[in-house]
Amino acid sequence: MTGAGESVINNPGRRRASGPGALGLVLGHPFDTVKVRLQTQTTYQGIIDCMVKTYRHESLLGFFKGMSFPIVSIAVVNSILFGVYSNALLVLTATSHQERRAQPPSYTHVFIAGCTGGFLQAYCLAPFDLIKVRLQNQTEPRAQPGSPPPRYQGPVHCAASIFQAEGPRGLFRGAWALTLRDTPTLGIYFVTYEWLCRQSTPDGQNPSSATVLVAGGFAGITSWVTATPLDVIKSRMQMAGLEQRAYRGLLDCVLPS
Ligand SMILES: CN(C)C(=N)NCCC[C@H](N)C(=O)O
Repeated sequence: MTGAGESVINNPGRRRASGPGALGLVLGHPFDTVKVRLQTQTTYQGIIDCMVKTYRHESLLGFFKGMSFPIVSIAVVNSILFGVYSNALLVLTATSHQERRAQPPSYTHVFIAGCTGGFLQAYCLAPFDLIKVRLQNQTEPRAQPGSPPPRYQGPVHCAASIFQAEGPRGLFRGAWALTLRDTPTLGIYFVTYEWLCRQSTPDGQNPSSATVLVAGGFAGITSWVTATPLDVIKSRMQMAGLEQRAYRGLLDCVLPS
């Protein structure tokens, strides 16, 4: 999270430290698992049905499948996002962080810098996200003696199996959909965040901690609402190949058959 009284633009590198980011990830992962399962499987009648079946069949641990790689990668992925965003703004506005306080960048520049950050972080995120989605979709309970092991026995085994079966390109399955999801929506994220901060902060001053918190929350909601359709496509493409429902490409997945 951003430190007290600092906006993303004034100090973007501090927007998300890995500690709070990782805590948010642990708290949000059970909801993410339910979301991914509903997006890719047809066996559930809704959110509650998915939660009940997951709990009964796999216990609480079922909600945390696939969480280790996102935890390991969050710091790197966020550094790429905020580092690229900050440097893109530097190039676009030709002003330093200090100068930007008096001379805030235009929303067009904020949007372009956000899209650039989103585009580059998506490529780094793609293999980690693929492995997360594949593990979240394994609905087998914990291995019992005598029962057949699940297809993937952990994140490293999952990565190695995909690499062996499909080569390095296999690890980037769904990467296009992920890039299309994150490029515009992270532009939207930064514009919403900056707009809300500027609306509630006197000129030349830094936003308060409360403003930063509320603006970050609303920016997250706005960007995720716009990202959800492509998130569904992305998750289905990542699972394609494993299931009968294989897609020939992104458009084949989007269009009705
Ligand atoms: C608004 N959007 C699309 C984003 N904030 N994208 C980055 C999210 C990365 C995260 N680990 C995830 O996939 O959940």
